[in-house]
Amino acid sequence: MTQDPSVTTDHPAPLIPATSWAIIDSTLREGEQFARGNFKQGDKIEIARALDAFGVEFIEVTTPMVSAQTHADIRRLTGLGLKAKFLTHVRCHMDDVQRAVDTGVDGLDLLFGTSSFLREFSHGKNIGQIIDTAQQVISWIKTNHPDLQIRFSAEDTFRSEEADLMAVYKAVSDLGVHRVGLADTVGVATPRQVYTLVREVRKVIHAECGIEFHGHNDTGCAVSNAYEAIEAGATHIDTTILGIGERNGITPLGGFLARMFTFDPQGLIDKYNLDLLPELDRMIARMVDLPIPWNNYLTGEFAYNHKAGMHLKAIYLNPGAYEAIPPGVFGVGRRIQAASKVTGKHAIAYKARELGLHYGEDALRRVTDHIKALAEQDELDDAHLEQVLREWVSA
Ligand SMILES: CC(=O)SCCNC(=O)CCNC(=O)[C@H](O)C(C)(C)COP(=O)(O)OP(=O)(O)OC[C@H]1O[C@@H](n2cnc3c(N)ncnc32)[C@H](O)[C@@H]1OP(=O)(O)O
Ligand SMILES: O=C(O)CCC(=O)C(=O)O
Ligand SMILES: [Mg+2]
Repeated sequence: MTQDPSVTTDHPAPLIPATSWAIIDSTLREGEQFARGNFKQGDKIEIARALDAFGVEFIEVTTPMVSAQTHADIRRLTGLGLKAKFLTHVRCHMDDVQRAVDTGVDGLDLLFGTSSFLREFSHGKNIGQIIDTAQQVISWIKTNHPDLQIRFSAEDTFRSEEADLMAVYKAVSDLGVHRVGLADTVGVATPRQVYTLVREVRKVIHAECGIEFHGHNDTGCAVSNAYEAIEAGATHIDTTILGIGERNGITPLGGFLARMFTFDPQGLIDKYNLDLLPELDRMIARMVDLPIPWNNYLTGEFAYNHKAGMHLKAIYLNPGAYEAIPPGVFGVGRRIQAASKVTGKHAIAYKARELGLHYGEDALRRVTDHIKALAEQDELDDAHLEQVLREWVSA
């Protein structure tokens, strides 16, 4: 694992220790619901192996109800002997659960929509019927497959009535589920709402029951909402590589890690092989045939590009001056863009020194101003900068 010398791992007590939460990566479930997510068995194996090498704790896969092929794919994945635990995402229904239990997974992620939208337009059940079905399904799993982890999620949590949610979560917690799930299915929740609701849910469920958060990114809050969930006591966060999922996706693995790294760098370094992140992002970009966005968290082409003169002066002395997260830890490099109109004399002096050239103070000012003037006319690349520096040193 790469260790950047500028990483600071000396927090006496991390604000949010990385040991307090786990990742459920859903690239193989939510990611299959992405417009371009159509993974064949070989792709699924590659994704699962890569996630396992990275170190995610859980891998969520699509329901075996999709097709005989998907059922066979899940069995193939669970037979790989990976360290990560496999979960399959199924409707809270006996048919689905009975189909899922022979796939070799470690747990079942049950879901049932609780908002009026989903009660009316998806499955047509009221809250009493949802609780009755949950009771039947959960009791059956616990009696017949006591080793399976059970999670129950109230789909569309943030558009559901709070009293309904509390009744459902209390009932399933009393039935002994291992986790309850809060899902921001349409990406409408604000960070404060997520924080508040997680705290409320914590009060009605058993102490040993975990809380999972699944957040869509329709309003750009997927990372902050995941963070707020953890701050309020959530134990599991759903991610996908590059954030792929329905519509514009969910909390991206890289963005979530970037957020959490700032609280407990050493905890993340201990838990995950962080420098494999660029490989994961490239793998999914290749499979969905899309570029990694230029501004992607950590791995975007310009995520570590430094350009302004005031930044460059400080960056050369200590990259931490303008970087919250050292790129080397995540296997990426920084790029110093010294040849631009917003450059300054310190950056130019540094570049000159790299070339073995020495400018006095006046000459440095002149060549810097010349470079800025050139860049006002047109883009300058490093080769052009070098040429100017060599020509002007003796001028
Ligand atoms: C927000 C989310 O991402 S939720 C997860 C979404 N995941 C998926 O949809 C997995 C892939 N889906 C599929 O392959 C198919 O939709 C299947 C196999 C699950 C179901 O296929 P079909 O039987 O053809 O039904 P269809 O998809 O048209 O409709 C959904 C059905 O699920 C039912 N349903 C929805 N939620 C639930 C639930 N929690 N429990 C039980 N049934 C439910 C609906 O009532 C509807 O059944 P109905 O026709 O009896 O009313
Ligand atoms: O099961 C869950 O918690 C999440 C389901 C889902 O993908 C969603 O609600 O967006
Ligand atoms: Mg979703």
